[in-house]
Amino acid sequence: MRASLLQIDVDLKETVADRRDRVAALVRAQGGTDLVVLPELWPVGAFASDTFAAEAEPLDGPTADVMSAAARDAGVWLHAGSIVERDPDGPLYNTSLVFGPDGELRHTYRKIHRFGFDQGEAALMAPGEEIVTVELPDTVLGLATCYDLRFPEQFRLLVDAGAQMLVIPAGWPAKRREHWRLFAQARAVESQTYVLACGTAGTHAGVELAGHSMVVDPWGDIVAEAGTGEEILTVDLDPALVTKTRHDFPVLRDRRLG
Ligand SMILES: NC(=O)CCC(=O)C(=O)O
Repeated sequence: MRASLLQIDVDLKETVADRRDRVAALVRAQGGTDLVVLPELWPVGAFASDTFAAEAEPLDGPTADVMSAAARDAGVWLHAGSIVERDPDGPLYNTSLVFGPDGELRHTYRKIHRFGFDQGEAALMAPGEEIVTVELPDTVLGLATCYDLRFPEQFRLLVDAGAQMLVIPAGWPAKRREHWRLFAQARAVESQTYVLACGTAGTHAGVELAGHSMVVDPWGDIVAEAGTGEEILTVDLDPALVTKTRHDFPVLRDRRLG
């Protein structure tokens, strides 16, 4: 199974519409890949919270339209990162979109843990409530977003729901890059899953982003890691390695506390 992580440079000098078109072209160029992953809130910028309300869109809005067409044209499963979703009832959510190779929106995931300590996203968005997994032909994805990485209990629930590959779009700051790298490996080791952690490049709203998208295998080894600029990481994954790791070193079987 081949996956491509598109570490997008989010520069607010580029308009949201231009970035959508540019990213769609990058997705279209990934034909032959099984799964393409984009970062958190790449249309607007994860830290550009003063634009969240104005740029919020519904699940059938412009980003979903453009990403659906790109997934269909490339014939790939597309985790299109997240958008600022405006729910018809009013609240905003940080919502990930997963499209099938036919371009159909198959799953959404509303970020459960909001970052900002009562400011930014934490003040402006409502929290998601549901654990989400996505069945692919060869594996089961478990969805989480950025700050969720700090909450291992979410990943236990994902493992219990059958996740074998954790997909984590992010807009993680450079200041805490080593936390990002550590958590990506830790979640892979404790869950005995692949981790596909797709970050953002560049600087926006005064925050330098970490980049360093990573693919970690179920043993915790880093299979591939990006630098700090815009970059595409393409990796071949072996879904059977999850079962083998869990069989050969069966720590999950020894859980006693839930
Ligand atoms: N966008 C985010 O969730 C940022 C998370 C972060 O900066 C951190 O956990 O540190």
